[in-house]
Amino acid sequence: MSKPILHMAGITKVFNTEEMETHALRGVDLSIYLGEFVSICGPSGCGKSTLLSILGLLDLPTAGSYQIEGTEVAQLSLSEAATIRNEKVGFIFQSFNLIDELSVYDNIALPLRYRRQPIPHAESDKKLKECLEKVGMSHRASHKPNQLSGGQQQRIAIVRALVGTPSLLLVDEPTGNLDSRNGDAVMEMLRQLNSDGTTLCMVTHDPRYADMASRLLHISTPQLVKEPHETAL
Ligand SMILES: Nc1ncnc2c1ncn2[C@@H]1O[C@H](COP(=O)(O)OP(=O)(O)OP(=O)(O)O)[C@@H](O)[C@H]1O
Repeated sequence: MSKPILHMAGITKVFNTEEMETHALRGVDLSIYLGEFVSICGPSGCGKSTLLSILGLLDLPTAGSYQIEGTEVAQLSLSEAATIRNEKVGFIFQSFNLIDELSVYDNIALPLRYRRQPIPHAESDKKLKECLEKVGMSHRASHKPNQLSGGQQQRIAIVRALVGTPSLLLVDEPTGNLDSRNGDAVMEMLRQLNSDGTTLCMVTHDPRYADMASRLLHISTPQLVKEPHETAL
């Protein structure tokens, strides 16, 4: 297998409220390799979303080491984490998370607007139009998200996640708000992206979709304990 694009060791996450302390993750060790398609499953409350948030630098761990492409990121400030997140990670959520006030075109342009190195307008415009073309949505560029079907919104969310050519695509229940036909189409799109080289990590409750991955990780409350298909964590 190729080199790991991310590596976690002893990742722990504790949520503290006035009433209680919740150990969402205890000592997770995990490596994800370039070009892999990893799916994460497990019972409700076992820490899947917490793990995905830490993988995507939306949240920081309480303890442990986390490296993305060799850079330690577990102790970054929030603004440093945001910069790396914007350049290295793409997200696809169950609820699409598109901005209703912006057109489809402006939604997918967002990740390119916050780059440390600005991309010339002509170059980004060409890329955005090519991406819309690829998912058959060129004719909807000036529509608002709420003028699209659920399946179309998820296709736009996938484009938005990919325009910045992230090292890692994190996907949280991508078919949760779709009927089975649209769900299958979205999963086929993700499978194709992975075949084309995109590294994917997906949380899903659907065993059919989990089985499309090259590696299945099972979280058993409250930490990763077994990996039925391949190497142990
Ligand atoms: N912000 C928070 N504050 C306090 N506790 C939290 C917070 N976020 C998550 N938790 C707790 O951490 C644990 C793991 O939650 P998480 O959302 O990661 O589970 P999950 O496996 O994604 O669940 P589901 O499949 O139901 O979405 C749960 O016990 C949850 O109550």
